[in-house]
Amino acid sequence: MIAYIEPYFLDNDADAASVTGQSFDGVSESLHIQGEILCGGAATDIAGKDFGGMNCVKPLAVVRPVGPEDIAGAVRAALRSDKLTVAARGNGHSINGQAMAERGLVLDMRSTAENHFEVGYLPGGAFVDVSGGALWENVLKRCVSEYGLAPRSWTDYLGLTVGGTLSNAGVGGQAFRYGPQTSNVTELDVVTGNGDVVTCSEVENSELFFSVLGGLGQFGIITRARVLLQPAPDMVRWIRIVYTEFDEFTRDAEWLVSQKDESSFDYVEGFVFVNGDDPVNGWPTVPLHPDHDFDPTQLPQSSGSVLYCLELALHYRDSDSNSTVDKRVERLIGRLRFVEGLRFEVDLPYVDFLLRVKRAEEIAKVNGTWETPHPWLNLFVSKRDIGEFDRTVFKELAKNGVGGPMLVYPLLRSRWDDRASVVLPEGEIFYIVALLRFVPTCAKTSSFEKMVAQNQEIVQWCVRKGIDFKLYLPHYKSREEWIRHFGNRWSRFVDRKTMYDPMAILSPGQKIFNRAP
Ligand SMILES: Cc1cc2nc3c(=O)[nH]c(=O)nc-3n(C[C@H](O)[C@H](O)[C@H](O)COP(=O)(O)OP(=O)(O)OC[C@H]3O[C@@H](n4cnc5c(N)ncnc54)[C@H](O)[C@@H]3O)c2cc1C
Repeated sequence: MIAYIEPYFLDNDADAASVTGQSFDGVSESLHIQGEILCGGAATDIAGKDFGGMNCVKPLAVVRPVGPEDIAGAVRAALRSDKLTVAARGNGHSINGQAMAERGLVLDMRSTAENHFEVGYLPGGAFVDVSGGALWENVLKRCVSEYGLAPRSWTDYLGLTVGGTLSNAGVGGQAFRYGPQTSNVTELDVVTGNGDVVTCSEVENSELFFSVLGGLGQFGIITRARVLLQPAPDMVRWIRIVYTEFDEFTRDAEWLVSQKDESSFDYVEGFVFVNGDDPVNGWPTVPLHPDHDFDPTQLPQSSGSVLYCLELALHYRDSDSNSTVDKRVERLIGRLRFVEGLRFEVDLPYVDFLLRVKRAEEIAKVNGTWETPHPWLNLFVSKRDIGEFDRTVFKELAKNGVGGPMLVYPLLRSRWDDRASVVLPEGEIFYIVALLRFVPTCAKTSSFEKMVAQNQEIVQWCVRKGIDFKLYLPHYKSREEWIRHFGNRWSRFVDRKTMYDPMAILSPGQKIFNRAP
């Protein structure tokens, strides 16, 4: 393939537009790759941009693999060349080009989405084997409709692939109880950077298993994941309660996530919003139903520029009576110190609750902001420093909003497996913070640049002040920054790279290692 595509593409680079859409079927056959290979404009259309919309690259080719053998074939072809890289691309929902490969091969993992779907039962409980390229949304729908079962830990938005979120962590409102998605898989099939196809788990090839989980695509390409399941509830009571004081918000949130399993809500998240009627970040964004109004006269005079909201959910069955559900909710909520009168709730089917962000996606697609850049910033901040973070970032830098949701909620370190590659702040409790910025379609370039600059300012402030933080979905350009990010885990990360991808072929878009010549 390299002998054929690389010289062709490089020689014709200036005329790349003229090969737009050309499919290299003959090449696939000569290389025994069964899947389709696309070059030129067709490859750039698929893999030249991501959801972040801030990076543009030209891949050499996009391969649509049929299965692990095609993936291993692409990796081995790259190994035979002296500069080629390979990026698995899930659904391309990264922000900073992490799934891109400038002049490299991009594997469009969505073509493998249907390769696995098998539910099984072990003494530890039910599981489903799914493809690395499957969308979580489809995993949810099939598990619930065909088996009445569901994975335990979710991201907020499900238009993401299994391999994409497992390469990071996969964090949502269930993670306080079950850990991130990486803590909810028991076995993987992986194609390493050596071109080997390996099955791994906690007991079989365990170093590879834990390397790949949260491994930023650096050690192998996940083709199959075994995901733990639980019985799916029928319904969810979805609740939002409002706070004016950050310390009361964090005290209640930490209390809720520290309760024993089954004695708390099934989902706990939180967000910050602007104390005003801004349609993007303010009061109107809090109620859960169009008939509910946010009544600002309920707020005390002392409330500041931003407010906080705990978002909670309780699972139940159709057979549970209303009064049983009410009692379970009141037992927990009665202990919380939110602003009286600022409580919103709706009941909805479990699947609709998990697909709630899809509605936001549809709206953003209609108003055009799904396509504009998304300079998002995601961090983990230690409990020790979250108060200072609130005072400087939420109350000052972001007090007028960030153009989209601002999430902040606590997680428990003990629910994460230290052997996985992801790095966390110190201490049992830490917070995930997400500034999910959307750029309006009519905005000037300067407003987008200001958002990027503000993200940098926040990260630099964290470093300067010695805030105990880690970027989630990290994005750094220099080796020094990566070394600082991994801290005392850097040498483990490097050792794993040496073992599983010594030529640094995989996921070049993370910009951690340079391709070895
Ligand atoms: C609207 C939206 C909402 C989000 N909500 C959440 C959330 O609630 N919680 C959360 O944790 N994250 C969330 N994310 C972030 C998301 O989890 C990551 O961006 C994730 O990487 C996206 O998955 P993807 O399939 O698009 O991966 P891509 O962006 O395609 O890839 C991400 C990285 O993983 C690698 N990769 C992809 N597939 C594989 C594979 N099969 N094997 C090995 N490596 C692979 C890529 O090379 C790349 O380095 C959200 C993102 C968006 C856009």
